Amino acid sequence: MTVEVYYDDDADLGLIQGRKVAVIGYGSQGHAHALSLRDSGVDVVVGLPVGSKSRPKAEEQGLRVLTPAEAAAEADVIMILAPDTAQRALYAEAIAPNLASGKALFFGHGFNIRYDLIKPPADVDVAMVAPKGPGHLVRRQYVDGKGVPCLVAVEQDASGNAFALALSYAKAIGGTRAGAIKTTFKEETETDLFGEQAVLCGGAAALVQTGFEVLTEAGYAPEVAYFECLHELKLIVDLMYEGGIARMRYSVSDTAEYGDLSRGPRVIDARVKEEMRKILGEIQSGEFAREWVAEDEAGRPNFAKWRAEGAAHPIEETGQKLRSMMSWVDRPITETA
Ligand SMILES: NC(=O)C1=CN([C@@H]2O[C@H](COP(=O)(O)OP(=O)(O)OC[C@H]3O[C@@H](n4cnc5c(N)ncnc54)[C@H](OP(=O)(O)O)[C@@H]3O)[C@@H](O)[C@H]2O)C=CC1
Ligand SMILES: CC[C@](O)(C(C)=O)C(=O)O
Ligand SMILES: [Mg+2]
Ligand SMILES: [Mg+2]
Repeated sequence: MTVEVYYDDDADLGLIQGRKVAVIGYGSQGHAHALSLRDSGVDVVVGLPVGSKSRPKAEEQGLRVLTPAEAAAEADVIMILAPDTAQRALYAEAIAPNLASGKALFFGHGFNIRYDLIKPPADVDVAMVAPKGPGHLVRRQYVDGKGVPCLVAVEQDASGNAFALALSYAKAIGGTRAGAIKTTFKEETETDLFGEQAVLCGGAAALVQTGFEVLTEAGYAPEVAYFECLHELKLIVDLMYEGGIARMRYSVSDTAEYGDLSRGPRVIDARVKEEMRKILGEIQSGEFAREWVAEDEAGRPNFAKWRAEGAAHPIEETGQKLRSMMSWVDRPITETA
């Protein structure tokens, strides 16, 4: 299946420059979108609750900050970049009462639309501009004159112009410099959840922790196990990132490559693949979304317990000690104003 990819020349920046945009939330994605929209000549206002810790930061960076309801009332394009679990109540309380015919509701991830947690009225455009990278990278790339590729989708085209407007927004945050891929809310949501659960976050973290456990339980030094199972992963992933798995295999020794080819499929075997299919099934059926919403509504008891267990894993203590010996590694996440 071929995908449609759009670049700067396919997008008309004037469309979004002719609208007033409210960016609701000023976290990882929100700060990147708001600052880059402003620098692209768009009239932008940030919406944050009165007690939000990000209010002073957004104001220091020269942005006008209102409450979410005030920002939604002023704007005709409303981009929701609050946490996924906060969006349903935020929409009901602050955004729905301020939506009028002809306005556009934008998202950075399709979760709340895909799982019917938010049901916008029929007379507004509903679209998504989802950068395929963390917000701090989105902003840094924009400032450097480059961009992070993004996914663009339209769920509801009330105006008949929703896709062009979404492409225009993507251009304003640097997305079409790298390429904007047309998708659907369903595809973006399901693949994003699957990727972060099975491979990028869940799969990778469990693989690293388990490898570390096997080595240390067999009596090897935790420091050596840390280097082998976590630290060097970045070097290997960087090679894959630059030139695919083939580039990584070209760069490592023949011994490593033979071990990779002969042993890798024993680690990630048919049972693991079957479990991945199960995880995808839970995403597709809505089971994961229902579980996560219920967990959030219950005050996140399991989330807190699992987070604490993860933080107490011996690999964290070893890592902290080793990273303090490598001044270039333990960098805080910084924002580019
Ligand atoms: N993190 C990422 O790089 C990516 C995120 N996304 C999507 O982007 C969206 C935002 O995620 P992310 O940037 O990680 O979120 P963050 O947690 O980094 O930031 C959320 C922001 O929303 C604010 N906020 C919290 N509650 C409310 C509320 N009720 N009303 C208004 N604002 C509120 C927070 O305020 P305060 O500052 O006070 O905490 C914060 O500024 C999500 O849909 C996510 O799935 C998509 C691609 C990548
Ligand atoms: C991989 C995690 C992510 O999906 C992302 C940065 O794209 C997220 O939800 O944060
Ligand atoms: Mg993602
Ligand atoms: Mg995600």
